[in-house]
Amino acid sequence: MNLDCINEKLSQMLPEGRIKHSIGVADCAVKLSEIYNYDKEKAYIAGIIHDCAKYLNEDEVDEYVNKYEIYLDELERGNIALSHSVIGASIARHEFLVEDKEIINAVKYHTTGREDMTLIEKIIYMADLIEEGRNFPTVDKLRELTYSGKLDEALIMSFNNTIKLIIDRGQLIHPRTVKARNYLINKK
Ligand SMILES: Nc1ncnc2c1ncn2[C@@H]1O[C@H](COP(=O)(O)OP(=O)(O)O)[C@@H](O)[C@H]1O
Repeated sequence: MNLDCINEKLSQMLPEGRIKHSIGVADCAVKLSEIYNYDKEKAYIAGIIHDCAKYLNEDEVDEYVNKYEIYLDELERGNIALSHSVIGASIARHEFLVEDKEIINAVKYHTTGREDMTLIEKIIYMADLIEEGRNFPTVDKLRELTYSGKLDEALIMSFNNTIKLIIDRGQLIHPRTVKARNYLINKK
């Protein structure tokens, strides 16, 4: 699917603010691809589609899960904050006709991260957090680390932030984020 078709389809799935965020992530992913030597087109596609499933309602989630035989684990079931990444990866494959496994997995793991992430998974994870429209207390530090070649440091700090936030909210932590964090700390 070419970019015009992707944008047309996305405009039917996402509100304007989320489209703006998606363009921000895609643009940031391209900049990071220059720094870290990744394919800019692939990074842009992954960035623009990463949140495509963010605004599905419960019925639509069920429809996609059945249609594409998507496996959602216990924490993802009934939690769109987590499931939209996994469902989005299937939509990328089947509806945006993305065949590239790296792009599909970058969408799939953009919320939780995972152990031993690929470069594009790291780029999309960080671009989602630091794109120009984002504004939260530690965003400038994360931008500094990410744009200065310290991608893994930025990821560890982001995983720490997320884990702390989920603990403060008294919610369940998806184990993929813990594994992603432990993996990078062990690798240091
Ligand atoms: N490891 C995790 N365990 C549980 N929930 C998580 C985890 N990681 C992220 N989340 C949830 O996902 C949300 C962030 O999802 P994200 O796709 O980045 O949303 P947005 O783009 O709207 O900020 C967090 O606010 C949190 O609710």
